[in-house]
This record gives sequence, C-alpha cells and structure tokens, in this order.
Amino acid sequence: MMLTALGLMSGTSLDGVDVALIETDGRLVKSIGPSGYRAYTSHERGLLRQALTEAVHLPQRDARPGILREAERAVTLAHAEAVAAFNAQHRISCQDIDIVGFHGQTVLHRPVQKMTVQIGDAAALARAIRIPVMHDFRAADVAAGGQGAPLVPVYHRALAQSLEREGPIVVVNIGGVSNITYIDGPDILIACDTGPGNALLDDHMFRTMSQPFDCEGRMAAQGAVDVPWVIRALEHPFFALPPPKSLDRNDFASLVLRDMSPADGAATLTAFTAEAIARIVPLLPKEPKSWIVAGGGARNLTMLRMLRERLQPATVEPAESLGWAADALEAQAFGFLAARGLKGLPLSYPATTGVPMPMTGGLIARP
Ligand SMILES: Nc1ncnc2c1ncn2[C@@H]1O[C@H](COP(=O)(O)OP(=O)(O)OP(=O)(O)O)[C@@H](O)[C@H]1O
Ligand SMILES: CC(=O)N[C@H]1[C@@H]2OC[C@@H](O2)[C@@H](O)[C@@H]1O[C@H](C)C(=O)O
Repeated sequence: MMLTALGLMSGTSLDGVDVALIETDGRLVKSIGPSGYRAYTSHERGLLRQALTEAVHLPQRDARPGILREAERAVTLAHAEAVAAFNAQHRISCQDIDIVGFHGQTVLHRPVQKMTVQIGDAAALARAIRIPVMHDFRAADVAAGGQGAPLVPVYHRALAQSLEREGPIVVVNIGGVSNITYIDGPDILIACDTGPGNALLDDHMFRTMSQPFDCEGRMAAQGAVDVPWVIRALEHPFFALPPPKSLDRNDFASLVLRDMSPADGAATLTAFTAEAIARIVPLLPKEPKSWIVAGGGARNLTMLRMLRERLQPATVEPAESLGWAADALEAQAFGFLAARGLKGLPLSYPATTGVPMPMTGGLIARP
C-alpha cells in the first residue's frame, strides 16, 4: 500500500528544518511532492549550539537537564511551525498525510557507548499537527551494536534504481558531516560517514567573517590550501577505518587552523572535506564510476572542483543535475524511512551501519 509520508530533517549544520512530501510503499518512490524549509532564528541556533555542548555530559539518552529541555522545546515548536506553514502553503490537510518521519536534532552521537541522542518531543509534535509521528530512528540500530548512522542509504538506493547507469555509483551527502552510499547493482549497498562536511567551514566563516557559510565557495576560491595542515589532519585514525563508521558533529572540532587569512582557512577546510571524502575510495570494493553530490555542500563550487580533482576519472555531478532535490533529499529520506519503519522493513544493514542483522526501527507517537 502506498503511503503519503512527510519527512522532517534538522541536520548537523543547525541551519533549519527541511520538510518534504513523498508517496511511497517503503520500497518504491511513487512520487515526490513539494518541499519546504523553516530556518532557525539566531536565538534557536544559539540554543542548539549550547545544547551540543551540554549534551556531552548527558548521563542517559532520555535525560534533558537545563538548556537541553529548552532546546528540545524550541526544536519541537520549530518543526510544528514548519509543518503548519507547509500544509497551509500547499493546501494539505492533516488527513492527507499518513505518517510523519521526525528525525529530531542530534546533539550527541557516541555509538560505542550506545548513546545517540536526538532531541525533539514526538508526542507533543503529533498532538500539535494531528498526524502520527515516527521518530527515534537510530536507537534500535545502536542498541543492537550498529553505528546508528547513516540511515539515508536505503533511500539513495531507491532513487538510484531509477537511474540507468553502470555502477558502482556513490552518493555523497555534504551536510555538517559528510556521508557516502556506495551502490553496485541491486545487492551491494555500503555506507559510512567520511569525515567533515561543512561544519568546520561554517564555524570558521562565522568566527572570521560573521557569515553563516562560504556562499558558493567564493572565499575558499580566493585562498591557498595549507597542505601540511590537511595531511596532519588526515592522520586522525578515523580516516583509515573501513566502513561502516560514523561521526559526531564535533569529532574534529579540536582541530585548529594555524594563524592564516580567512580565505586560506576556507580553502584549507574545504580541501580537508574533499580529501577526506576521496580517502574512502581505497576502502571500497571497487573504484566508483560516478559520484552524485547532495546536501548543502553541493552548492559550494570550490568543493565540487576539489572533489573532481581528487576523484577523476570518475564523474562528479550535483544531485540537482539528475533532478534530485539536493536540499530536500534527507527530509524525503526520513519520510521514506517512516514508511519503511511502519512496514517493519529494514532501515539499516550490516554493511551500512555495522548492525549484526538487517534492522528496522522508529517509534510511533499518535496524536
Ligand atoms: N549556496 C551555498 N554555497 C555554499 N555552501 C552552501 C550553500 N548553501 C548551503 N551551503 C552549505 O550547506 C550547509 C547546509 O547543508 P545541509 O542542509 O545539507 O546540512 P544538514 O542537513 O544540516 O547536515 P547533515 O547532512 O550533516 O545532517 C550550510 O551550512 C552550508 O555550509
Ligand atoms: C548521528 C547523526 O545525526 N548523524 C548524521 C550526521 O549528518 C550527516 C551524517 O552525520 C549522517 O551519518 C547522519 O545523517 C544522515 C541524515 C543519515 O543518517 O543518513
């Protein structure tokens, strides 16, 4: 049975809430509907940044001391507003939507300690929007010994099925953290995080230029890469680990650039992200033939150039050039995952998260 699913994603970039509608049975994507976005205010972003700092001390995953409670309230409210505005704009009523997939906001991700924490109150959201809400997608995987991330690979696979192209294909999502999905025919699906995405670069642009990100990679385009710094940064043991593997947004936050201009800093951090993505190639079964770049990083032209230089002769193209919505892809994925969760289908596999067996997940909150 086809379901109309509304996916909601608030990613590690802490920029806002993406909303996307899809029609799916959890296997096939029948149609892709409109998408929307509700940016966080600077107050909300500040709260989320504080929540990330405080989450490091969380004693258990459902505890919400201090600022975390306040941040959770803000996340829930922002999502409720995002859905209300989206439904009003597209004249959709709550009865038209079968299920909402609510990722929440990750504030801590330490799978080794079986801790992955996404804040957001699903029961309150379900009451506010009067639609059943599936949430807590990562917990079952982590409890079973998996990484709990990335979860979008099953959606990338569903989209790639409609592309008639020879594998292996890699979809790389450059959000706050970068992750890849390797697809080779109907049976081979491998995934992992690769390293930084835009988070270090965003933090650098904010610190040095009071800008939220390096628009189109213009700042990086004017700078010179500090190659020894990138080589040293890549000595971190994470990069030599084979997939599956995952990261917390702040796993590389302790890496500090030496004193350099904002442009050189942007160029160096962009090169670090691109090089970290390219480092996954020798850890994959075969060299990919084509790369599809999704996430906000696909809008960074310097990032795309640096990726092309490192991944040739493979082709590198932004997801949008295939007609995929680069910004809404993850929100669509969480709509798709909600449909899969409702049907008890796997969200993750041994080769995508390291979970011992294919694993379904998600909990339901009803209005
Ligand atoms: N026009 C642009 N030029 C350059 N970079 C951009 C542009 N638009 C967005 N970005 C980058 O993309 C980021 C947002 O990406 P995205 O929405 O994919 O992240 P996310 O969903 O929060 O992250 P994650 O995938 O880690 O959960 C911004 O913080 C910025 O760094
Ligand atoms: C724990 C967590 O929230 N991880 C995110 C993060 O952002 C990108 C990367 O790290 C990915 O592993 C994951 O998000 C995507 C949506 C995923 O689960 O596929």
